[in-house]
Amino acid sequence: MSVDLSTTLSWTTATGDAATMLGELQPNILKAHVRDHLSALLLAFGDAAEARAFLVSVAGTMKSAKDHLDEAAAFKAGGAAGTPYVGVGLTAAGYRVLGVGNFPQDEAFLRGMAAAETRRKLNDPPRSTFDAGYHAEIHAVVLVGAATDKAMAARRSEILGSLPDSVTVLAEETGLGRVNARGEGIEHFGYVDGRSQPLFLSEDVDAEKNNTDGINVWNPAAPLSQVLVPDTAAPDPSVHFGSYFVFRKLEQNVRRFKQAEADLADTLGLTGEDRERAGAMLIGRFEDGTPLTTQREDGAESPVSNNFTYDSDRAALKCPFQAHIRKTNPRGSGGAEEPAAERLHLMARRGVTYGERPDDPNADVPPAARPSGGVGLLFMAFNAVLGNQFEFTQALWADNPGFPIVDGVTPGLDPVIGQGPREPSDYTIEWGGPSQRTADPVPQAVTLRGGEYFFMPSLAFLRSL
Ligand code: HEM
Ligand SMILES: [Mn+2]
Repeated sequence: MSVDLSTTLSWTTATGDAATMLGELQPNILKAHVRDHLSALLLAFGDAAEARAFLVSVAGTMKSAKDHLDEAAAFKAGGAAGTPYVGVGLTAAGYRVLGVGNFPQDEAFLRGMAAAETRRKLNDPPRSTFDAGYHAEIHAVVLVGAATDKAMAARRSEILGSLPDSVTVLAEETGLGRVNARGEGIEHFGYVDGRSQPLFLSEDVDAEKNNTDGINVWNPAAPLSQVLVPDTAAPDPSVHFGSYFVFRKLEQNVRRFKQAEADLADTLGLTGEDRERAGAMLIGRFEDGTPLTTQREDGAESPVSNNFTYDSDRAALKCPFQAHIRKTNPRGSGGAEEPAAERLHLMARRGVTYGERPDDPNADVPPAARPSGGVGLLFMAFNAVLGNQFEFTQALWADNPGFPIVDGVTPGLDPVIGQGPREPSDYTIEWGGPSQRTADPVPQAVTLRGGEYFFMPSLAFLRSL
């Protein structure tokens, strides 16, 4: 029986082609792998034969999605911590240097992130402004992730040790996960991140249903077709799958963003604890993850809620239309498409923060005590169609002042990730209340420092090189 991509997959009961698929798929695609310590090595190939041999040797250190799921289940049952994650992605240019012809042909993937057309589409800054390692053509990325620095560093050294002279490390990024006082992962502006995800495994949907606030209002289940693509260059594309991988180094000017939060609170006249709502109006959640559309203040139960839509907030009197999570997942309220079509733009986000800082992101300290550079997000996401997922979200949602589509309203750009000219936006003064005020544009505090599109092929493909 062929792999059914039209629905979620029950991995614990998978047999036949579905089981073969899981045994040849890279981890971290269908379910996030632990990667609090991460090294991303961006590589250029100088010699096809040596690059092929290198990839075969790296494949020998990789586990499959099935191995990862088994490890995660064993750990949950009180067993040992899992082994490190090693992931490999190739660019279209990388496939060409390797001499592989029949590789996957996504339109955005073929063009690449550095192409003028991509830059125009996404309003990206010019490549000349990128970090030094991102000026030359990138051929591959190797990700090494683990729960501890020790485990990550050991595997990273092994891989670097096997690097032939003809393979150059153009850039290396080091991810370092951060948590808040409750142990939830946060990004550098201080907000819980990574909570809302499309779920591809039936077991994960069941866990969401039984162990969180539920799935009866917002159901995160997504079909495998939204993340998996046949690996056309592999021995058997009917069972060998991969996924398109977006990598973007997004620097965060925390000082600027925290100043913008304070300025917005001042403009709206917010006082005391209610000042926290200014930042929540930019993100769509409070720092602790409490959705702004469901609550006027933080403190929602753990685990962080995700069972909500904007149906009871059609006029955006609680959560602004332009809030980051409302722009990037309108949950059926975007006004441009039927909810079923709108859901297809969601991608599997697998980012990790980078950079160290002396201050506590959640402490109440002045913006001047915040870093203005050197920290940010290694944004990573898996897609089945880059143009309909990552690129659509960035270009037609985040960068589009007219989205969501609402009569008589121009929401403005996504204040977090929007790229392009920013105009003033409207905010409600009292949560749920009628009166609104127009505030100055939030200055852009997230800057692209480099990145690329990759395909993460099946293990069977890598071994066959
Ligand atoms: C430094 C840059 C970024 C920061 C600080 C950031 C921050 C956040 C935070 C705090 C959340 C809420 C946590 C959650 O619901 O999971 C979130 C959710 C999300 N972000 Fe971002 N993000 C960044 C970049 C991006 C980019 C580049 C995209 C896509 C183009 C994106 C798409 C999303 C999506 C789709 C969600 C989930 C929305 C939902 O389902 O409700 N983010 N982000
Ligand atoms: Mn705060």
